[in-house]
Amino acid sequence: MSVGMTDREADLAQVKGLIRDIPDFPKPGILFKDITPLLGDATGFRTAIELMASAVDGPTPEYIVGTESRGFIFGAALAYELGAGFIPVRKPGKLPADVHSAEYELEYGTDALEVHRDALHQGARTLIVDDLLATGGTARATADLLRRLGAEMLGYCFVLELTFLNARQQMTDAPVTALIQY
Ligand SMILES: O=P(O)(O)OC[C@H]1O[C@H](OP(=O)(O)OP(=O)(O)O)[C@H](O)[C@@H]1O
Ligand SMILES: Nc1ncnc2[nH]cnc12
Repeated sequence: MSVGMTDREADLAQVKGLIRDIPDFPKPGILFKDITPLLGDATGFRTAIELMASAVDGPTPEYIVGTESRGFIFGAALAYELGAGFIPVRKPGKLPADVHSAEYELEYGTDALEVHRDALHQGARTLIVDDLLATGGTARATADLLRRLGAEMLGYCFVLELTFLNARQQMTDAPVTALIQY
């Protein structure tokens, strides 16, 4: 640990050090934040989940809601850590029972996300989890689905946030937490 660093700062530095930049992926001009080194590091991955768990204050979520596919990885581990259930929000055509769908903006055109209509009970306490907050389109579509299910939204929790895209300004419905900001 560097001199003067708290345990929490050292943990955050460890997680940050396991996220690598891949320039021009998936297309020119995008700096891709690759979390696979973090996932592959047993200590680093555990640290990331513990940091996310310690960022959850107030009422305990009954459900963690994770978006396909990287949101499944962090969301399911956090649900296990917190003793919560896990609800998958999936790309179209993947969920077998009746669904609600929400469209969201991509850089070119639109995509959609789906959740089972019977995924939770009215007023269930939910926390949306994903690896990364970029434009916020994915998170806003997920929140839209939760509203249609009648869930209570406790907040959003991300490993990292690309602050220059200003997604937070459009996410005023619940608190936004990100471990690391770029
Ligand atoms: O804030 P946004 O601009 O919506 O971007 C963030 C989303 O983009 C990535 O998922 P992606 O759609 O690439 O799918 P993947 O998890 O399957 O790689 C990431 O895991 C978030 O879900
Ligand atoms: N720059 C980026 N790196 C990794 N995942 C992303 N999803 C959206 N933008 C991303």
